[in-house]
Amino acid sequence: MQHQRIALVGFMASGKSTVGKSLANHLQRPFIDLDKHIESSTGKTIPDIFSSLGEEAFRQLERNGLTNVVRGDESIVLATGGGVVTQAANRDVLKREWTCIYLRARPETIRRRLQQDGVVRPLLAVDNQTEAIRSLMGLRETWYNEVADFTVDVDSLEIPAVVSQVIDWLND
Ligand SMILES: Nc1ncnc2c1ncn2[C@@H]1O[C@H](COP(=O)(O)OP(=O)(O)O)[C@@H](O)[C@H]1O
Ligand SMILES: O=C(O)C1=C[C@@H](OP(=O)(O)O)[C@@H](O)[C@H](O)C1
Ligand SMILES: [Mg+2]
Repeated sequence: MQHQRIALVGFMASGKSTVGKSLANHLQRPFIDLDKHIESSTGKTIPDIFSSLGEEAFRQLERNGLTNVVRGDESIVLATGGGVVTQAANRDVLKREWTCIYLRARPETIRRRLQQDGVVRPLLAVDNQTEAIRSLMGLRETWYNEVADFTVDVDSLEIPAVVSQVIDWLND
């Protein structure tokens, strides 16, 4: 398998953190969640960073995190945050240095999963969540496609099925 650096990309709540962890287990590789990496390096939660420092500061931490998270030719699985593709510099790094797996989910799937999930996404903690999902997804979809080496439609797949599609593709 050639794919040393594997990154999961996709919209918030598409399953990057969950699938990434399981995929890393299957591949017996280290797993890093970029959001968790930022939280442990700053000692703040993601919502704290957004509320006390602002989104721009978070994007800076995210950019630094993406470039510093791996050294050399270490094999790794990385779960990115859904907004990583909003920065052109990140898209360049992802295209150049990472095999990117895009977990593609429809807005209804995102909404359903957000309701079941305890993790707060500051950009979706708004009055009209449906509209926020649609507009952000509209903005970002092209960027996910731009960096993707392989896309999985996750709407009707359970987590193990998503993982197994990715593994099949990696082994192809
Ligand atoms: N394929 C799936 N089927 C059902 N629930 C899922 C699936 N993938 C993820 N989830 C659930 O959706 C929520 C968001 O997943 P998460 O991995 O945190 O997404 P992301 O990191 O992309 O924001 C979690 O509660 C997770 O258990
Ligand atoms: O899409 C985004 O802009 C964000 C996604 C989140 O990660 P998940 O995609 O893992 O929810 C987290 O990085 C932050 O709340 C911002
Ligand atoms: Mg996540």
